[in-house]
Amino acid sequence: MDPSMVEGLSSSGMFSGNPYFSAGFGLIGVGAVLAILRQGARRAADLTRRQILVTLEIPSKDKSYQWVLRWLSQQHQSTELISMNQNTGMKKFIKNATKPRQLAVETLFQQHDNGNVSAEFSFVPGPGKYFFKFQNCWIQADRVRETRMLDLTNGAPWETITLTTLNRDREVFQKILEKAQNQAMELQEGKTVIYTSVGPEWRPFGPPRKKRLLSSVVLDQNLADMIVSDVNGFIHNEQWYEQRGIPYRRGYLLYGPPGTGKTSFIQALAGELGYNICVLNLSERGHTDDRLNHLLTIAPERSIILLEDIDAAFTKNREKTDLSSSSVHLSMITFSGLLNALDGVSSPEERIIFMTTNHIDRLDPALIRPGRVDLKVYLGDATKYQIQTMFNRFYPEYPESLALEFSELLKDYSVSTAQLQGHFVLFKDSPYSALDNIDSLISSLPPPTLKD
Ligand SMILES: Nc1ncnc2c1ncn2[C@@H]1O[C@H](COP(=O)(O)OP(=O)(O)OP(=O)(O)O)[C@@H](O)[C@H]1O
Repeated sequence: MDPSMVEGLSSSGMFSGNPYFSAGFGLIGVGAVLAILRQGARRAADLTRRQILVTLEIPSKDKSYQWVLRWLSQQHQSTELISMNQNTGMKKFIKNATKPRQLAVETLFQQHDNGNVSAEFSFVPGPGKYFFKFQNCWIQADRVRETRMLDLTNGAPWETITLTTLNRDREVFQKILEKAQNQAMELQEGKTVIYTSVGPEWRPFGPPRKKRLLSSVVLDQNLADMIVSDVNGFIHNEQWYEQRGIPYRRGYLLYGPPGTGKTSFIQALAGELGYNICVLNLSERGHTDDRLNHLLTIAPERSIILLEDIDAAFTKNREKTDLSSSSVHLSMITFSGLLNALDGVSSPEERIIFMTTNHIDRLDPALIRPGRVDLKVYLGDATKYQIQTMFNRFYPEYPESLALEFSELLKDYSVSTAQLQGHFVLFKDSPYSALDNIDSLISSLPPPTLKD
């Protein structure tokens, strides 16, 4: 089929403006007759269109919207393209076009393990009409942005992509959706998606991240294994919870000084389990009890919910903490709202919640009582075992005696694993330099304390 047919039939252009209809009705009121005729013509065109064409509308609220958008951006680059001038309605046939004519940029921020944030730009088709050929069918894609209609949930303009093709080719829609979904899934394969809440929904924060290996986070002896086996025990025992009428949820608290690997471990655990992470910032502007409950209920399947620095939101006296950050005051979550949401009254799914804090002593006991927090794990400053293990991981080719020597020199100091990592990165080429320059590390540490 000539692709222009899709466009021609999809509007009433084939009838309107035809001189035949506008002549010879002067006596009975040309305007009235014309109106009737136009209406009839429009109906006929509509009917024809409905019989011949089939459309699929994908609203921006639907999960598949982003998948299809990305998939479409690739179609333009490899297929024949017809572009239509929005003002004149003129269609232009461009063979083997290599670039879409109307582009929109999508910027994704990515936070790296070292805390740096980088931006990644990708181009997707901008608003407008495009044609592309898929499995021998011509399809019109029409991306429309409603400037006057906002998605009240997140303030973004309401958008739709409408795909139109011949009725007989309607199965291609299913195939397009599958292709777009598969492509999105492939991007996530072997990766961890970090979601953050945007209004009442979860949105991926940056592109999926490479899974972090569990072995790259060095906790004290057997600690990582203990947590992993606890989580696995939970995941594989749904029936046990069901039979006893216990909500299928498990809460974990990782607490301890900064830079001891709390966040890194949760990321590595998610990678190990093949789970994603939903990061919830309780202090975020606009959060309410209802929204919190809703977010926990609709969290994507196979995801860990992470409440970081939980002490920053509520303290022992159940008041919101008086941080200078103005956003704290804009969150309207109450302490009882938080407890209710954590209890997961309305959650139909398994729920794994991790909380982290540097100050367990500041937390209200009600927040971390069993049932809400089932396993509390202290991640402290580096032990001798951790210092040696990290040293050997950074310098695997060298004798272990160096690691022993290094840990001996630090035995009276409190050093975090993050500080150790910083030192090893500085002297990444030579363990001897790391040893020779240990004073620079020691000078940044608090004065020595007596250790066992
Ligand atoms: N135990 C560890 N093993 C390996 N790397 C670690 C460990 N602890 C910290 N790091 C490294 O230090 C950096 C900071 O770690 P991370 O953010 O996980 O610490 P944290 O305990 O969550 O800190 P905070 O309490 O300040 O949030 C990361 O780059 C991480 O790779």
